[in-house]
Order: sequence, then C-alpha cells, then structure tokens
Amino acid sequence: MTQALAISGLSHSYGSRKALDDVSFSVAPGSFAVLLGLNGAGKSTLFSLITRLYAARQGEIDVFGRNVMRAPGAALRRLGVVFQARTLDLELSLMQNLVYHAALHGIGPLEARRLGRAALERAGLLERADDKARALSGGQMRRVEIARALLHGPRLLLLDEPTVGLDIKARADILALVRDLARNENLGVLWATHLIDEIEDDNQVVILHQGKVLATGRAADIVAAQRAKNIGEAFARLTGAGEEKLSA
Ligand SMILES: Nc1ncnc2c1ncn2[C@@H]1O[C@H](COP(=O)(O)OP(=O)(O)OP(=O)(O)O)[C@@H](O)[C@H]1O
Repeated sequence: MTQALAISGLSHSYGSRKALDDVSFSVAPGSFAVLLGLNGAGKSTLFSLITRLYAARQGEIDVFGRNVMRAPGAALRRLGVVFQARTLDLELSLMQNLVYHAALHGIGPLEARRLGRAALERAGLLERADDKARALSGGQMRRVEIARALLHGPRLLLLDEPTVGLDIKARADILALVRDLARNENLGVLWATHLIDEIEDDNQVVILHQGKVLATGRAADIVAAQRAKNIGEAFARLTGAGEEKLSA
C-alpha cells in the first residue's frame, strides 16, 4: 500500500547539534497519527524537512509515493500544513486570507471564493467571512488555518502543536474537527504534540525523543509492550523523562 507519508533514514543537524537521527516511520492514508515528543524532540525540524523549508541531506521523504526532493510539486500538492506559529494575516478578512493562499496554489479567484466559502462553512465560520482575522479567538483562528491548509485538496495534513495556547474547550473542538476529517474525508493526519490526553488507544503513535524514534505503533500496543498503565507511563519508561511534561 502507498503510504500517505513515508519517512526513512532521515537525519538533520544544526551545525554539530543533531536534531534528527535516522528517523523512519509512516502514516497510512486516512489515519490519525500522533507524533509525540517533548519540546526540543525535533518535531518542528521534521516538519521543516517535510515541507522543504530545509533540504534533507540524508534520508527520504515521500508523500503518497512522491519524493519531496525529486518531485516537490507533486508531493507538496498532496500536503497541507498548519504550523505552530499563527500565520493568518490579521489585517485581512478570513476570505482574503483563504483566497491569497489559493492563489499560491494556482487557483483562480472565482474558484478560490467557492472553495473558501465551503471551507469556512465546514469550519463553522461562514458568517465571519468578511471579518478581519484579528477579530477571531485563538481557536477560531486555528480553525481558519486548518480550512486554509485544506483548500487545495491535500490528502495529508500536518499539524505542529495545533492546540498550544488554547483553552480546554477550543482544544477539544480542534481535535474533534481534525479527527472527523481523518475519519470521514479519508485525510491522513500527522498531529505533533506533547500532550498525551490528545491520544486515543487506536491511534498510531510515533514517539520522538532527542531526535530519535523510540517507538512507533498503536498507542495501546506501545503501552502493552512497556507493561505500562497508559501512554504517559510508556513514554516515561522509553525516554526516562517525567510524565508531568506531557500535560497542558
Ligand atoms: N535553527 C536552529 N539552529 C540551531 N538549533 C536548532 C534550530 N532549530 C532547532 N534547533 C535545535 O534542534 C533540536 C530540535 O528542535 P525542534 O524545534 O525541531 O524541536 P520540537 O520538538 O519542535 O520542539 P518545540 O516544540 O519546542 O519547537 C533542539 O535541540 C533545538 O534546540
């Protein structure tokens, strides 16, 4: 089966500091996978390599079988990304934010507005289409960023710590929205987080620690293999790190 995302033997260094060390894992189409790691584990570096912000000098990254170095256009067309930092233009309306993003993907203005309306409707924000992004709550901004990342119809969505800084209700809403997209729209999702309460037993989990993948598999299987009570305890056994760092 062609994987939504396949990473093999990926390494990256900043000068002499190795941020990723021989990382390999894959995400199946239509599945919700969690990249679990503490701050500094290498999650953002991994996303920067997948999106070609940095060039991968060692290892391979394929999105639905398209290599991001050798066939970047085909690979990036199939990929949507929500970065950790807020990236909406606060002075533009929600619709303008979406239309500009669509233009970057070569989508014309009429089609962009049609897609934009559908995306805002799905995000529950259609009536706010002409409001400036500045007027939204943090959770609403994240929903628009997710809608924007999906505008060009990607089959794989990467999200880097998407719930950081949100209150409990907004966190739960974003998580439910993205789980729903994976389940009902056959979207492959890689959700990077350090929060274990965002993981369900059936989710695939990739545990990244100090640049290395220490475990990958169903959350329940990782827990069983570590003879742990839950994924937090399994993480602590694998990494030697304290469980208290894994909650909001
Ligand atoms: N531009 C850079 N120059 C030098 N070192 C860097 C740079 N970016 C990241 N690093 C280092 O690489 C390692 C991995 O960082 P990275 O940001 O990928 O981790 P992360 O898991 O995304 O953490 P966070 O959630 O805090 O961003 C860390 O040790 C970090 O200090």
